[in-house]
This record gives sequence, C-alpha cells and structure tokens, in this order.
Amino acid sequence: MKELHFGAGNIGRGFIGKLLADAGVEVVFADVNQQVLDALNQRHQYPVRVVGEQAQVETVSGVSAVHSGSDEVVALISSVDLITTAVGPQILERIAPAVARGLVKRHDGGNTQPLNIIACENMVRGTSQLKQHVLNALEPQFHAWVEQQVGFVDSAVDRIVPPAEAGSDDPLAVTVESFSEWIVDKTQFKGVPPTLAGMELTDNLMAFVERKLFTLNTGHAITAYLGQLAGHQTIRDAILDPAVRQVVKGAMEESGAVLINRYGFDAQKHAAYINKILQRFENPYLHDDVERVGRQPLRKLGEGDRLIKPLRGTLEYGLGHANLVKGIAAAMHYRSDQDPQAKEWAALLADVGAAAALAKVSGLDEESEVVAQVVNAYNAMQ
Ligand SMILES: NC(=O)C1=CN([C@@H]2O[C@H](COP(=O)(O)OP(=O)(O)OC[C@H]3O[C@@H](n4cnc5c(N)ncnc54)[C@H](O)[C@@H]3O)[C@@H](O)[C@H]2O)C=CC1
Ligand SMILES: O=P(O)(O)OC[C@H]1O[C@](O)(CO)[C@@H](O)[C@@H]1O
Repeated sequence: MKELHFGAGNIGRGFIGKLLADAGVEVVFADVNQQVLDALNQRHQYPVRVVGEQAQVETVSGVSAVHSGSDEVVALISSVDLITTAVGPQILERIAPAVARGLVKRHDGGNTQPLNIIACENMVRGTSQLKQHVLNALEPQFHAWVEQQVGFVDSAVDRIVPPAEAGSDDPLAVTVESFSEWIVDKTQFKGVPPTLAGMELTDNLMAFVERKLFTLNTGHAITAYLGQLAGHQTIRDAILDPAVRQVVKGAMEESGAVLINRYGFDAQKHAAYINKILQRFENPYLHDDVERVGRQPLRKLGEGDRLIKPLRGTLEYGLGHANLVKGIAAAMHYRSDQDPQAKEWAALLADVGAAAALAKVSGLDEESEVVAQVVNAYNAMQ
C-alpha cells in the first residue's frame, strides 16, 4: 500500500507517518519545508524518541518526500491508496486545490481503485471540512465521481508531540510520548478499511472526537493559559502548580459532565480518563512550552473549539462551568510575540473591549450572563 501524507511536522513524522511506515505502508511526505524535504530524501529514515517510563529510539524507514506545491503531488494523488494530513486546520484549505487537481488526474487516468483521505487535525470532523474545500476547487462534473470513489474519513488523533528540543541539530528527529490513539470513522471509507496496528475503527466517531478534544485539549489549553499567567514556561511546571491544576481538573470535569450527558459515558471511566491525562501533562521527559499549547488563541476561542463548545454544553444541560469560565478568561490574557493570532487578539481587545472581543471570536452573545461571568473573571486576573 502506498500513501501520501501532507505535513512532515511533529504529528506527521512522530505519529501518523510512523504508524503507517511501521505497518509496512510506503509513505511519501508532502511539505513546504525544504530542509525537511531534503533530509527525508537524502536519508529515507529518521529517529523517533519515544519517552515514557523507559525511553527508546525507533527508526522510521522507507520514507521519501515531495514539495506540497509540486506536480509530483498531483501525480501521487492519482495513484496512491491513502492520503492523510497533519498540517494544521488553517492549512487544509490551502492544500485542497492540489488534492482536487490530483483527483481530476486520477479520474482522467481511469484509476478505479477506491481512495481514502483522512485529516488528522485537532478539529471536529476536519476531513469533512477538507472535503468541502476540495469540492469547491473541483468542477461540478467531477463531484459524482468523487462521491463514488473517494472516502473522506473523519478521525480523532491523540499523541503529544512537542517540537524538537532546542539544541537538537537533526531536522527530522522527533520526541513523542508513548501514549497514542488514532480513531477513524469506519462508516466513511470507500472499499475495505485498511487494518493498521494503532488505527482504531469506530462507527461512533463524534463521541471519541469530542471526548478527546473537550478533555485533553480543553485541559491542555487551560493549563497553558493559566500557566503563562502564573509565569510557568512548560506544561509540566504549570500542571504541577496546585492552583493551576485545580482549575484544569475542574474544567475537565465540567466538560466531562457535558460528555457524560451527551454520549452516556461511564462516569468512573471518564474520571480515570481525566486522571490519565493529568499524568500525561506531567510527563517529565517531554519539554512542552505553554506557548506551543496555547498557540493560535483566536482558533482556540472559536465557537466549535475546546473552550467555548464545552461551555455551551454546560449551558445546554444546565451544568456548572466556573472553571471553564476561568480557563476562557485566562485564554483572553494569552500573549505571544511569535503568534500572529495572539497579536490580533490583543489588538481586538484594546479596540473593542473584553465583552465585545469575546463575543466576536466565540459567537457568544455579548449581553449574555456567561460573557459577563468570563469578563469578571478576566478583570479579576488583571
Ligand atoms: N503535535 C501534536 O502533539 C499534535 C498535533 N495535532 C494536530 O496535528 C496538526 C499538525 O500539528 P503539528 O504536527 O504539531 O504541527 P507542525 O507545525 O509540527 O507540522 C505541520 C507541518 O505542516 C507543514 N505544512 C505547512 N503548510 C503546508 C502545506 N501547504 N502543505 C504541506 N505541508 C504544509 C509544515 O511545514 C509542518 O511541517 C495540527 O492540526 C495539530 O492540531 C494533533 C494531535 C497532536
Ligand atoms: O495543536 P493545537 O490544536 O494548536 O493545540 C495544541 C494541542 O495539540 C496537541 O499538541 C495534541 O493533541 C496537544 O498537545 C495540545 O492540546
């Protein structure tokens, strides 16, 4: 089996590309980072340091790479069996035209093998969003063929893979935690879904996507935002701060109550899931900066993302949300000179004030009680 993976970054090399290569799939990475592309094509392998109770270095081999904007990508799309992405939510729209061109070539070349595409991004139904971008980029005459031949398969992806530590001079080296979970929607495949060690098939994907996004990512983001406010540099330092930990755990319990109501999760198992996540944040072998985990606050304060969607859930079910409110208030304080979204957010806040700025990015009603609660918490943190 041959596959094309967009995004040879942390999760691309450290999780999805590795899992596929380990399963014997021939993996070709598509990226825009020339240094990474050159290194992949010179060495055809790279080291992954898996850190847990015991650390070990595993070698991923048999890989190659092409530039994401090249004709080679289009040719590959016309012939591969699987396409995956880990490029970031905002990049999906940018790769869609190349995917569309590849699908036209596949159609014109008479390739009748089913093709499946799986976006592995931190977002709800990211592949479905990619599908819309691809359809927008395609002439309507190809839509029926795409519906018949191409499976757009949504997934939930969970493994903490921070950027390589400062001091590492290997552009391909990556350090990952030992935990990993990749869950895909088996109802969306065309043809027989592949059997790959480490890829789990489900017919109940939304429950898994929301469980992951609104527990791990909610807790992680709040750890980052409160951590930065408290002067911590890393997620580990932040989560070991009792004041931060109490709010983070409380927020995960609040979003957990929503998930339990919505999906009928077992309360005890969910509490264990939260505890396991807190331990993962504490991983002494991962150096994960609060600035990485808090990145792109406009996205993270968005209506469907890890902070606002659980808050909305608590309103829907009439549940407590005091800790989520604190987490959102802390997110509003996030600052980073390296992050264009953080700068945009700071400018918006200065321009229109806290309530209007929050309402604008989150879709919450500016006059609502919950916005007033967040703004009070925000002011109290000044
Ligand atoms: N790092 C992590 O622990 C996890 C990340 N994710 C998700 O995976 C996605 C990727 O995250 P990371 O790997 O951390 O980011 P990253 O920044 O390390 O990797 C993204 C890669 O995409 C490449 N890229 C940018 N534009 C491109 C284009 N037009 N075509 C092809 N490649 C392009 C970049 O050069 C980079 O190599 C995000 O959606 C993130 O939310 C999900 C779970 C875990
Ligand atoms: O990748 P994003 O969506 O910016 O958010 C960072 C999050 O992604 C992860 O890297 C992986 O789930 C988490 O460590 C963190 O919660």
